[in-house]
Amino acid sequence: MSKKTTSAALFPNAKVAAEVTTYSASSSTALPKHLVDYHAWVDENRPQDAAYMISNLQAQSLIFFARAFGAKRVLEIGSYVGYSALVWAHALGEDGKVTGLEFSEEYAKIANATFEKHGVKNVEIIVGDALQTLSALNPEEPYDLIFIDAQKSGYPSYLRDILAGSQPGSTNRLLRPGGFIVADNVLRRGLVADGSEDNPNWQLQRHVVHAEEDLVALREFNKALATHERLEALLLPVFDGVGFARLLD
Ligand SMILES: C[S@@+](CC[C@H](N)C(=O)[O-])C[C@H]1O[C@@H](n2cnc3c(N)ncnc32)[C@H](O)[C@@H]1O
Repeated sequence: MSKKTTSAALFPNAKVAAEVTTYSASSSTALPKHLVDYHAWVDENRPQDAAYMISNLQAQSLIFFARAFGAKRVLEIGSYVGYSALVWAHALGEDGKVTGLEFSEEYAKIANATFEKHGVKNVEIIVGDALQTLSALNPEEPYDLIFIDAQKSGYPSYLRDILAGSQPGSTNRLLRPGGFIVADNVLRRGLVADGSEDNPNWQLQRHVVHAEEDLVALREFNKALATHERLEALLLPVFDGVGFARLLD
């Protein structure tokens, strides 16, 4: 007799998970060639940190979401070498605007060279510590969507800055009323929900510097997203966990 369960039946093991992911990507609107090529180039040429990037399927889902929502202005916290910024630029079109906040001058340089190579003129990367640069932003128009993908320990602070910088009635607010916050890696290999040693991913994370601090910060962030009176939230257990929130005022 089959038993109904609330857990996903799609990923019984790593092989099926990979097949399901490949099948889902090929059953979704294809990415343009320059995005697929750039992802592959970073994978090949920067194996030490290529895993920082969102996957191509995640890019497909963000493009679909941004277009369904009619986003024209995106702020990204954590740009690395510009793959996801290039994705947002494609989703928004030439009349859209992407701002990226990135700590590393080296990464920003690679990102800017890539935008130039592809004739993308509507992305600006601001170099510096987003714990400072975010609250110093003074946009002429508010953003429709803010994508958080920098250091995990900073997520609670980024959320506080976004909410403080988007007060109802204020000028130069960061996020518009009804705008979205999208936060990547909020489940951190499932360890945010189950941080016990019998979670097989615990072994993978235990040598990572700041791993425990990151889990504590992500739990704080997820709780704030779900319970804040100015937000409506949804945490989706896809990719590495993606948190969505809509600013109500
Ligand atoms: C996961 S990667 C971003 C990947 C990118 N969103 C993509 O998918 O192509 C995180 C990035 O955040 C940057 N970062 C970390 N801490 C930061 C901070 N305090 N301020 C700004 N950027 C930061 C790192 O240098 C790194 O490039």
